[in-house]
Amino acid sequence: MGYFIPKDTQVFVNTWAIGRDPDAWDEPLVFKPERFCDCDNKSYKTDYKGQHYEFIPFGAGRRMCAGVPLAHRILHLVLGSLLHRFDWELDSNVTPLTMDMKDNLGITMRKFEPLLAVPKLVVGS
Ligand code: HEM
Repeated sequence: MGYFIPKDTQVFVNTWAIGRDPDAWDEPLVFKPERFCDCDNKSYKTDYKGQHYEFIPFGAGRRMCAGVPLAHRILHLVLGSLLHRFDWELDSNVTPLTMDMKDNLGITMRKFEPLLAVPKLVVGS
């Protein structure tokens, strides 16, 4: 592709930008989970297994994440358990509209102001 990369250079792939690239995604900032689905055929149009380079949360190629099968199973279980067992509330002086959504630049992108979410046990669950 014509780039010269000196020996020992550390190269980081900007997956944040790739995931928001309007050339790859229709309305990239809109929450549209169905964009991944080939719903009529009950399969994925775009998946995360390293074959579709516009969506590479686990990387791609020989050094992609070795924990994909575990992460794929555990993530749904943990998230499902947390949502099933608890009602989640924001700190009393924060609302979804006033929440600080600034992010911190880094290799992983975190919220600048940490999110304080308060779990309330769902009685009888
Ligand atoms: C949602 C959860 C996870 C995400 C998004 C994630 C993402 C990633 C990414 C982006 C890489 C770098 C891939 C590359 O360089 O192309 C990586 C590497 C790696 N991940 Fe994960 N990971 C997750 C969970 C896990 C889990 C649960 C394990 C193990 C139990 C794991 C083990 C590894 C290992 C060993 C590597 C290094 C692979 C290598 O360099 O050959 N990951 N992961």
